[in-house]
Amino acid sequence: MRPDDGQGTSGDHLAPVPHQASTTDRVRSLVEARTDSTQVPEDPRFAARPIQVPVVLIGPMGSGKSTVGAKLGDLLGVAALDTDHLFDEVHGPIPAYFAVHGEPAFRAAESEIVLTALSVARPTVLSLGGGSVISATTRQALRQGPAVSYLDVDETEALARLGGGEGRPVLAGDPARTWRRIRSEREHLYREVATWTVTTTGLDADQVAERIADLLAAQAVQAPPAVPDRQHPDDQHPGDAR
Ligand SMILES: Nc1ncnc2c1ncn2[C@@H]1O[C@H](COP(=O)(O)OP(=O)(O)O)[C@@H](O)[C@H]1O
Ligand SMILES: O=C(O)C1=C[C@@H](OP(=O)(O)O)[C@@H](O)[C@H](O)C1
Ligand SMILES: [Mg+2]
Repeated sequence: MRPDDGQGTSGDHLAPVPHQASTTDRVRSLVEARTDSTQVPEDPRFAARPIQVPVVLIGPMGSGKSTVGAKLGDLLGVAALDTDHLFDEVHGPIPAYFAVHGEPAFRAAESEIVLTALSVARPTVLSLGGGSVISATTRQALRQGPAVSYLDVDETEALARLGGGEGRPVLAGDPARTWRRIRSEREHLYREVATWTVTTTGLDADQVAERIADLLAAQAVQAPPAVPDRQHPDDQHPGDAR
């Protein structure tokens, strides 16, 4: 089941508002525009057997979801979307939104974006914000089809990657202490929805993307390989039955 099938999240049942598309519609338009074209996968395994389900990256801030997602999209030959980037395009910068509307409003808007992005027809790579899994509705959608990679990272490396935590309002104050607390509060949620866990500590982003590609290639989340004709007519030998 797709997340907007009966989840009441699509907004499609609402009467259209003249000259003002709902945020759901705006997100859907952005996502559809980005998934409109096809690209050749850098990894030939996905040319023979294209990916059939959304590939979702979850994990704490600094685990590399945004960076790895873009690389993985190129490997698989599908669009890479980042729900934080979609948020920014629809609602403006996350820190300003937090300051004006608060975290609960951010979480509601974030969940709407994730569900909308998951509901588009074409498979994509979707990098979520680290707190997306707080939403039970989002977790339910993540359990219904996507291949979900939990990118794990140790604290020292995450903090080195994140620097002072600029642009991430939940880290304001004491980034190290806050990152540790948030990670321990959410770890069971990541594990609850993960198809698999990829430990990223000590790996660069290319290596993480390749590891996920290996996992995807080994799972039944791709189209079956094209079955060649048992015998092409041009290859027929004299005397073969036709
Ligand atoms: N595997 C990695 N190794 C080293 N640095 C990384 C890795 N993945 C991401 N980074 C860097 O860490 C920072 C945060 O990465 P980002 O992709 O934004 O993480 P997330 O989206 O999970 O918060 C960026 O500067 C990025 O270049
Ligand atoms: O963990 C969180 O609560 C957040 C993570 C951020 O995304 P990244 O995980 O991509 O940094 C972004 O969604 C927002 O600042 C809140
Ligand atoms: Mg990110």
